[in-house]
Amino acid sequence: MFGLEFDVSATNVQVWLLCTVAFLLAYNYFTKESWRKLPPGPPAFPLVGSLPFLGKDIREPLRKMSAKYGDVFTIYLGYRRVVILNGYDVIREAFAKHGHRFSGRPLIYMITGVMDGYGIVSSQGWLWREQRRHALTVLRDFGFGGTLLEERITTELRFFLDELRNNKDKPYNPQMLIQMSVANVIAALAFGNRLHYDDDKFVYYIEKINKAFEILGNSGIITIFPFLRHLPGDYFRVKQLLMDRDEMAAYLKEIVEDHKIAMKEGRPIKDFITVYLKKLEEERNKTDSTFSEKQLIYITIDLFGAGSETVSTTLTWAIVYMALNQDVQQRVQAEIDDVIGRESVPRMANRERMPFTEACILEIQRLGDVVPFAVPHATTEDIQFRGYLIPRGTMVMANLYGVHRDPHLWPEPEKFKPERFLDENGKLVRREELIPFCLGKRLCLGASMARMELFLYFTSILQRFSFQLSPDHRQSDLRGKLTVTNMPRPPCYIILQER
Ligand code: HEM
Repeated sequence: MFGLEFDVSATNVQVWLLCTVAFLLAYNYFTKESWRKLPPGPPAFPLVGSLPFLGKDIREPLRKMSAKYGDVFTIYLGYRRVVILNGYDVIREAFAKHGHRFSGRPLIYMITGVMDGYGIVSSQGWLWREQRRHALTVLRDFGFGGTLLEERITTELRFFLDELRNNKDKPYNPQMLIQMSVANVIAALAFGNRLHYDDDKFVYYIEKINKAFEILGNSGIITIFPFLRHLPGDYFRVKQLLMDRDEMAAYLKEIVEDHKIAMKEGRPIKDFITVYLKKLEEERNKTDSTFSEKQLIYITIDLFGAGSETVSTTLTWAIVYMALNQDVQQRVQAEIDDVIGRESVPRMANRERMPFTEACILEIQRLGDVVPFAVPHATTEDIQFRGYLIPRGTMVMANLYGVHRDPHLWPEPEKFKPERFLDENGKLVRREELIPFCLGKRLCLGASMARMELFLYFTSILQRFSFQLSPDHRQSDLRGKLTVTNMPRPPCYIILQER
């Protein structure tokens, strides 16, 4: 029928055999070829992969590897393949030009597992896209980068400056106060009110966030051997992390329940939780909705986690650099006195006329390098990139540290030189190569809020106070201690004097 009968003669069997062998050879060639086309990198040993080449602090080893293997190279964390992107152009090309293809998160227990794939930082695919878009729209409505948020920050700053005043003229480490104050800005945004600095519950949860960052920052071994988390006991503190997550979720659930009651009673609260609950109600009958109460709670955890530690660590670096560079501190104060004066409250509108202050903040962000490898990404499909094949699901890390210390971009990169961001007329030059918030589809959700907080806190502190390192304090190491973020170490003790 239709002339398609098969004649099983000896010749046909030979042809079949030949075709099979040719297919196997081609398959072998192409699969080998794809492996050959993976970005190069150091040798990988069984079980441990490239670990022997990395050491405890991976910043410098990775920079040296990029000098040897180029801008795109591969390392192995145990059996897990990780592609490292180095240099501004490469990171821009990957995350901006091929944005979606590099926008996944790796299926690593400590990244996607701990948050069950919920929230924004750890989620991916449609859930991530929809939730990120919604969160951004709501936060913009609340004045992200606008006056409403500015009002909230300014209100919080009054409490903050009073507390600083209470601690003047003696050795004082402001790190915890800064963190609580910055967390209060998120609290005002997320659930409509601030908490007192001496509220035990507040201190308790801030300490939990810090502990979570520390555990996550030291979780390399669980990334490589995830099964170790099931061992009896809790040597790697993963069980502790999950307990803390659940405790925080239960606390936020109580707040969500209070909001539901307030909504039923018609009491207006303009905050993230209320807007989300309204959206949840609208989506109730949709079968494919990504909106849920769990998602709301996990996003709120993300906002606190991602939004308080990063800003407060940057501000702590600001304190360190200003204490170490008294001449720069005085120049910033002179600009503040000139543009804002001693009595008026600093405003974002002042920023345009304060290029030196702004240049200092940018230089602090460059050197403090608070999130030096961003959050790991993953490829969402096989990608041909710069002549290499990066298979789908590969973990990809952007070496922001390498960009911020690249001597071709920043001559004498280890030196604190705000002038890099000024032209010969003293006008501010924004350099696109400064990427503390990373870039592309996963660009930090809170970048505009962070910029506003950095400016308002920085100018408010320096308007009111001068400070220097406490005499018995040595800030000998400006590299910081790297967990998930890069913290000044040892903790910085200063003496504040009211101006
Ligand atoms: C100076 C302060 C901050 C720095 C340096 C910073 C830096 C970063 C970086 C490097 C990432 C990873 C981007 C990537 O995966 O490529 C990130 C993600 C994120 N940040 Fe920030 N951040 C800061 C402040 C904030 C604030 C104030 C908020 C919220 C209120 C926030 C919320 C987030 C969220 C939700 C993500 C995940 C975005 C996503 O996965 O789509 N961050 N941030």
